[in-house]
Formats: sequence, C-alpha cells, structure tokens
Amino acid sequence: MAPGSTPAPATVLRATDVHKSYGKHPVLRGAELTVGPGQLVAVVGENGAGKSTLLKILAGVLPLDRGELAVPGTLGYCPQEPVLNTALTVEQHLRYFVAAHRLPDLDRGHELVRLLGYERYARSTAGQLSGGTRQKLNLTLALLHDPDVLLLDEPYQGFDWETYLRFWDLVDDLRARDRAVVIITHLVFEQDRFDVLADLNDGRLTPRASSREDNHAGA
Ligand SMILES: Nc1ncnc2c1ncn2[C@@H]1O[C@H](COP(=O)(O)OP(=O)(O)OP(=O)(O)O)[C@@H](O)[C@H]1O
Repeated sequence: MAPGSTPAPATVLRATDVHKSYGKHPVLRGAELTVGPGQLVAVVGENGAGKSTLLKILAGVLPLDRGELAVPGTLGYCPQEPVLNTALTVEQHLRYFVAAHRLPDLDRGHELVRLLGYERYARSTAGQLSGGTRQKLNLTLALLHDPDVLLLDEPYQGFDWETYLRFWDLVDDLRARDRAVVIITHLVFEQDRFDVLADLNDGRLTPRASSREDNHAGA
C-alpha cells in the first residue's frame, strides 16, 4: 500500500456487473452489491424480479453469465425451499453437517436449535416437521459453521410471531460479532433494521436511502 493511502474497506461479499439470462430471457443486467462485515442488507423486489437468481449466484450454486463475484470469507446459504433429507431427524442433520464442516462438536447446533425454539423436535424426521420448523432447521444448518456472510431467501415467510422475534435476536447476535446477513424479500416490514436496502429492478440493484447512520456499504 502506498504511504498515506487509506486501506480499502473490508468486504465479505462483492458482486460486480452481474449478468444472467435464462435462454433469451435476461434476469440480471449489471447487478452490483457490496457487503461489509456486520452489515444487514435487504434485496427487495417484486415476484419474478430475479431475487432468488441473484442469491443463488451470490451463493455460488448458479453460474453467472458475466461479471465478478468475490467472497473472501466463509458463506452460509439458506434457500427458499429447505434442502433436507426427509428420512433424517433434526439431530442427524446436525451430526452430518458438523462432520461436513469438520466442526469439533454439536454445541453451536444445539444452541441454534434452542435459540429458534424447536428442541422438542430433535428426534423428529425432517419429513414430520411443519414447513416453519423445516425452515428453522434449514437456517440452523446454514449457520452451523458461523459463516462470515449469511444469505437468506425469504427467511421468515413460514415463521410465527415468536419465531420472527427470535430470528431477529439471532441476527442481532450475528451482527454484533461482525457477521453479515443478506436477506432477499418481496416485503420489508421494518426498514430501520437494515443498513442497506437495495431494490432489484430491471436486473439492477438500486440502494435506497437508509435511516441507519452507520451505513457504510453500497449496492
Ligand atoms: N431455472 C429457470 N429457468 C428459466 N427461467 C427461470 C428459472 N429460474 C427463474 N426463472 C425466471 O427468471 C425470473 C426471475 O426468477 P427468480 O425466481 O429469480 O425471481 P424472484 O424475484 O426470486 O421471484 P419470487 O419473488 O417469485 O420468488 C422469472 O421470470 C422466472 O420465471
């Protein structure tokens, strides 16, 4: 770094000029998003705007046609439809993911199950769970390895009010530890919670003015 120059702000995710089409149907046309540590970002758009497409690209599960994606740290991804094995119990899912991430123990998994309030289903199979509880398990698995940035596709859709509040407690805890969270949604109830709100329109992201003073990322 040159003497006197300021260091570039840390980012946990940077997407630049992202393009994606399905056949001849362009969905993303130069979308840009930068997320810093501890930031809470909402990507808002109407049905069919391309939110899930963008999130899949950010998660690395869908290739982009053009553009760049940089995720220097670890990433957790919670898709809209839970990807679970219906024959495995909650506890078995935790054990599999702990092994996959080479984590030393199940402590964080059990903590998340407790925080989200579904301990009583530890021995139920995913096939026996309600949609909302499956979503909690999905979220638990995405958070197990304590990723630097968590990508959530419509996370609170199936949640009851108490779970919705617990979800925000969990997000507050993540942010306090500098973990970033990107939420895509077609509805934002509480704008003030977010550092950045970006509207996805015509395949591009436009940041809205935020009421948070510590807003230091741009879309
Ligand atoms: N695999 C696919 N093949 C072809 N077209 C697709 C595919 N996935 C999505 N699309 C189309 O791309 C557009 C964007 O879809 P996407 O699911 O990303 O939007 P969204 O904003 O997440 O929508 P919603 O709010 O309804 O979930 C839509 O017109 C959709 O029909």
